[in-house]
Amino acid sequence: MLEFENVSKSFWTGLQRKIILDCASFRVELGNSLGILAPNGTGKTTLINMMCGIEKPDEGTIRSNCRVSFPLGFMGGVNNKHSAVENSRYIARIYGLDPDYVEAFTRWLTGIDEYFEMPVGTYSAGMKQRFNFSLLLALEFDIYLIDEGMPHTTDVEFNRKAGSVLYDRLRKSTVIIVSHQPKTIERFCRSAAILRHGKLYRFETLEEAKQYYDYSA
Ligand SMILES: Nc1ncnc2c1ncn2[C@@H]1O[C@H](COP(=O)(O)OP(=O)(O)OP(=O)(O)O)[C@@H](O)[C@H]1O
Repeated sequence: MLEFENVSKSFWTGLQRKIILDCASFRVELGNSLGILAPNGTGKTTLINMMCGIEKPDEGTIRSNCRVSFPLGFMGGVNNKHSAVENSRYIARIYGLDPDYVEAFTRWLTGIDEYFEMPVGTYSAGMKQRFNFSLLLALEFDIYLIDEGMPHTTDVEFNRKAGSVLYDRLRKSTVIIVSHQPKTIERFCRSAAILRHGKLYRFETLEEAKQYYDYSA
């Protein structure tokens, strides 16, 4: 489970206080994937970042008793000065996994040949993205956090390999997706919520949430 209790978060812009969450409480149980609909700029990324601890709330408590992923596509955990070999083995140790397995898996999935031994800083944007995504797939989580849909790269072969691993993983785990489009969340989530003016409104079904989202847009 992942739980927010009376969580508030805002940013001071110099002119006004931008409210992201206003004393919000909600809980996501394992097995009940949740799609959160919110218009652009209202705080989707901030909300996802709070769920995995990248961003701290101003007030309130965020609790979890399971393995919560970093957001799909998040690039913050990789050190550019080190090679993919070093990064993959380091991250494996942090998560208590076998470094040989994580290195072999990411090497296979990333498919960047000799660059795997070179510093990540020398990679193209696409290579970095593929390596990062491979790392997430090498680890196993109970809750996967997705900000605005599935990441996909321009490499067709990678998308095919990574896509099948990802969809298999997501079918067996709990997913929290934040998006401004109902279409993005309907593939994985039955229950839905709407983030509006700092409050999170929960709905039993995605259909109900969609109606309210369209009505109040
Ligand atoms: N560190 C910060 N300082 C000031 N304002 C911030 C900060 N981080 C985010 N914001 C503001 O908070 C609001 C929500 O940002 P966030 O990136 O969470 O929204 P979003 O819904 O993911 O946006 P988008 O759909 O455009 O990606 C935006 O107005 C943004 O400018």
